[in-house]
Amino acid sequence: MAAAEELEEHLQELRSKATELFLREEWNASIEAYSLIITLCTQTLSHNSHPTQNLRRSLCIALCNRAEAKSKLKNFHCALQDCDHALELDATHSKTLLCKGKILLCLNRYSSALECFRSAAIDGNAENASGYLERCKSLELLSKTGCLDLSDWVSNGFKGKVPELAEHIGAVEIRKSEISGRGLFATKNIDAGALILVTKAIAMERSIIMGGVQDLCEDAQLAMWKNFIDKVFEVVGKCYKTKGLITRLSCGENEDELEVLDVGLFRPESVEKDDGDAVVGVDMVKLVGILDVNSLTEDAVSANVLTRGNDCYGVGLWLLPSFVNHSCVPNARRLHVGDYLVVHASKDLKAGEEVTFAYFDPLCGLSKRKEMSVNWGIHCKCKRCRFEGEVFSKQEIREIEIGLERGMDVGGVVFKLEEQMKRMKVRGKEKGYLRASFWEAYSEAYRSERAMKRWGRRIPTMEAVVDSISDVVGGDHRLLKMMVEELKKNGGGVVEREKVFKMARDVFGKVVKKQAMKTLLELCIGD
Ligand SMILES: C[S@@+](CC[C@H](N)C(=O)[O-])C[C@H]1O[C@@H](n2cnc3c(N)ncnc32)[C@H](O)[C@@H]1O
Repeated sequence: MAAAEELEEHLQELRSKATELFLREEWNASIEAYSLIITLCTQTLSHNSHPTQNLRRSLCIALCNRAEAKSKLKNFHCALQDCDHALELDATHSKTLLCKGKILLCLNRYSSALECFRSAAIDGNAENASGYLERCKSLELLSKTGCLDLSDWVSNGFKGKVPELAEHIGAVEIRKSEISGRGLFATKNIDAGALILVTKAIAMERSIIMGGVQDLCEDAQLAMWKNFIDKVFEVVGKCYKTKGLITRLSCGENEDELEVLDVGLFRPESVEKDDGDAVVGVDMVKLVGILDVNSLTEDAVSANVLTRGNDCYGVGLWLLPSFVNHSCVPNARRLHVGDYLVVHASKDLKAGEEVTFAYFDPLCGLSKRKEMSVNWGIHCKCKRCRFEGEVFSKQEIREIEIGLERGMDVGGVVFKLEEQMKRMKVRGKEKGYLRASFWEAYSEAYRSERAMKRWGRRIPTMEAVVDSISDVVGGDHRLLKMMVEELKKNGGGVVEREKVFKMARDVFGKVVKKQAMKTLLELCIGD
């Protein structure tokens, strides 16, 4: 048999084997099989002893198929290298163009994906490419504008698949922060409710729980944390860009020496140079330290989770949100939609202002907040903590706090505090700080008929208190809940309803239209 025929026969055998493994979804084995074809073709081509046309074609197809198998294992960067190699051999190979487009889409690199789908459509794969083209165009637009509309999904009670979101970076940059290390800053004025970031998790791990996170036993929590770390480690090993970005996150120490990164690095389209082996140089201890400081949980007080009610508890890592520092007068909140984190302004932000989250509950007093900040390893020095540091050292305020702890009538607590604030000439935002710190007493008083009968005329209205608290802590689901309850109980006019919608936008962000916001309120706020 002639050498060329022998080679073709051997290649045919290898192809059949590789195809069979691919169809059986044995990705690793199929990658090995395609690698044999690739090696054989490459070696033969280098000897130049056979007609090259067919061999180049076989090589191109094998590279394309290996890219698909690698992408099934989410090994996107290696898969892209195979696609590029295949396209060097045949720039119009429509199957490779389609495969590359799909990989780029998974990496949220919309404009590069669009180019591939456009070329694939021209080069004979119009039918397959057109669906992707449309999807990619709308995601690219979403990514540029950040105009999310989850109305249909919310109105259907979160039934069906979580809507596809696109990465979006609003008007923000990373700068040195007076709070600590680096922070995220608005580069333009941002209205309350406007989206700041929409970011996909680097990795997420979820557990189903019956009640709250407290029902998740320690072993289950540990197992979840371990799985999460493994997932992050796997991603880091596969993607040099992610590795580069994760290792530049804070591990909570010497933050002022950390490098200020260009926000552009976090755009999916930005590509960092491959250093050959992503996993080399990743210190597991450092990685765990970084995850400890930057991971976010879905059950946090300033996080809303859309989907499935509250039977899931998730932990995840999102890159840019990791630059948001804590403040007890936060101006941003987060919303979890599937693996995406949507960060929005919960107050109007001025250009140059730092974007901040409440890492822990801002509606409680200074000592409780101090306790919680220790768990986070931070010592908060925000203007509210500084003001309350002075005020809570005063005997009169301490007495009111002790009274509340000892079960004093909540209406009386509110009355005393309001009187004391008058005497101490506490006004404006500072009044909001103290009211936020005593929110427990205010909310109980407004909910108690007995307290309202006794104290109602001597304490400020619920509306006035909600306004002054939201002025300092921004939109908050408990303030919203109270407003909704009030509206249900006493009815209300256009002004009251508009106020509820405004607060709902501050709490959830501008992610749904008005009608769907009503459903969202019922699903997430109503009991
Ligand atoms: C998610 S990172 C925030 C970004 C971080 N500042 C950086 O430079 O990468 C969380 C860490 O920031 C610091 N931090 C955040 N808020 C703080 C605050 N209010 N006071 C002191 N440190 C804070 C703490 O070191 C915390 O562990």
